[in-house]
Amino acid sequence: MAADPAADGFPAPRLFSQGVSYTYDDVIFLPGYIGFPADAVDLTTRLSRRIPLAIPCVASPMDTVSEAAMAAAMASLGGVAAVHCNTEPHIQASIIRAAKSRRLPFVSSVPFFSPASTPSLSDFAGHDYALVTERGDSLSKLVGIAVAAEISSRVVPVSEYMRPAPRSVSSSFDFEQAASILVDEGLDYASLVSDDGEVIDVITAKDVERIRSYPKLGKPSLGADGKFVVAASIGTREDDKRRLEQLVNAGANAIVVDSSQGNSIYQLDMIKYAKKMYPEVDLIGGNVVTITQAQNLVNAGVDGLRVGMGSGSICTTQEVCAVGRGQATAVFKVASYARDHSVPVIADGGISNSGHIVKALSLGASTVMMGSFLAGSHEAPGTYEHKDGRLVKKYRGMGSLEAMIKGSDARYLGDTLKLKVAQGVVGAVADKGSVLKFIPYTMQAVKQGFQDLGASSLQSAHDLLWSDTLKLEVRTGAAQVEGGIHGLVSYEKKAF
Ligand SMILES: NC(=O)C1=CN([C@@H]2O[C@H](COP(=O)(O)OP(=O)(O)OC[C@H]3O[C@@H](n4cnc5c(N)ncnc54)[C@H](O)[C@@H]3O)[C@@H](O)[C@H]2O)C=CC1
Ligand SMILES: O=c1[nH]c(=O)c2[nH+]cn([C@@H]3O[C@H](COP(=O)(O)O)[C@@H](O)[C@H]3O)c2[nH]1
Ligand SMILES: [K+]
Repeated sequence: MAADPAADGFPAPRLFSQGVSYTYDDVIFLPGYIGFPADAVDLTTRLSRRIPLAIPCVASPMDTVSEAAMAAAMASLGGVAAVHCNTEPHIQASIIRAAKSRRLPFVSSVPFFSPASTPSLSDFAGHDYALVTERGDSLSKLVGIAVAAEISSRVVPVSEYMRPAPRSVSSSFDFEQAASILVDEGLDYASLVSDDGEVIDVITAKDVERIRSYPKLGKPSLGADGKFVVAASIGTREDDKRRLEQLVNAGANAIVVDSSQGNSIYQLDMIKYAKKMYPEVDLIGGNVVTITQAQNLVNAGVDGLRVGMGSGSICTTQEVCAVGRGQATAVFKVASYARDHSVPVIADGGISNSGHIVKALSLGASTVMMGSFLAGSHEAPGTYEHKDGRLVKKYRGMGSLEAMIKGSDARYLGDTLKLKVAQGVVGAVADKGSVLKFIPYTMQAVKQGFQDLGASSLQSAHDLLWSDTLKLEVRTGAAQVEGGIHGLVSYEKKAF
């Protein structure tokens, strides 16, 4: 009997209906046919029903991942960040405003001084420059710029050594527009000022040089207001309604209702409330890992589903609570339901390489949400530290004791649950440089993966999946070892 090519490999519905929880590393796709160059692969997608993205990348709403700098960088790359809610609502709103106040891929957060103030070097907080305005805030007139290297050892007011107010650049300019002003006019720095006169930031020749050394920026994520698309998370407490209002007023384009188990009366009530109060804002529910959980959230009106329970690198939920699901199975199962309702799926957690991104997207997700993959970047909050000869940044679970204690005043305001049990850990991740560099390279690797599958776009990958054309298999332990680097005495792993 002739071998049947259709019987070679398993289509996803068959593989994922055997009562086994699989994660990304357990499965491998069989290659398809290449009929186009990798550069032709189209990764455009949707975060949620009404939010298109040029790349399928979402920064997780965690306090060691997503604040203003991450949000500006991700949006300028065509992705998006969800600003975390482990802080006071007005601070979370100001982070959103900062990211949306510009079209540049970075946020320097330089300090502001008044002319009479007498800052010490530490008040520059590591910045080369500080802006001097009449009242020492961003809303009063710019009168000068102070250079950290020129600070006097005597205690003197800034007005005695500040330089004249620099040339201003409109905050509505994109990077190339702003950069060409600095380059053409030979400036070391310029101030970024809004049309309303608000002083926003400093852009330096060093910034221009750094960003021009990275791959060219693609199509940014811009909302109807012409500003960067920024998402933000909320909890499900009564106080979160007040937070939600502040976030919407700050211009949040999408709201992530942040919970480890989204199928709860608290979340369903919050979704219904938010959909009624702010129908123009896309609402992302979760987390879910089953069709039944997803069904309840979709029925309540969510515009996006966040999938993953216990799959995160810092998660201990499966260990502590004995619930969750292997992430490949979770993504496939939820996506198989969500597609019938045109609700995009965000594969959240467990992404540690480009292959995991290819797997998540090819199993039905529209985007991947990442924590640890981004936490070691220049744009993540926090400063680098030296640890065992390596440069690292702190990365912690939002359910870790440390994060819960930090957020208890804000997130858990009025929380009566006195016995807090951690569902996450505090750790550190290695320095990865700027997301503006490593995300474009990662996306190129994802395009190569799609090319191998014969998928010229995300839609085409989903078509292959749902038509059972995409074939996959489970890798044995030995096959996983074989698929990794093995048998070498030593090696250097450099991806780009
Ligand atoms: N994706 C994952 O696997 C996990 C993620 N996390 C992250 O950790 C953080 C905390 O997650 P959770 O502990 O699930 O937060 P949560 O706020 O959803 O739940 C904490 C506790 O508060 C209760 N609760 C929520 N709203 C309530 C209300 N209105 N009234 C009374 N009780 C209410 C919940 O039932 C739960 O017992 C989030 O950022 C989450 O994303 C935590 C664990 C697992
Ligand atoms: O069990 C958990 N305890 C925690 O403390 C915690 N904090 C975050 N998360 C979830 O992990 C995702 C990020 O995962 P990665 O680092 O693997 O990208 C995030 O996007 C979350 O879904 C947690 N899960
Ligand atoms: K885990």
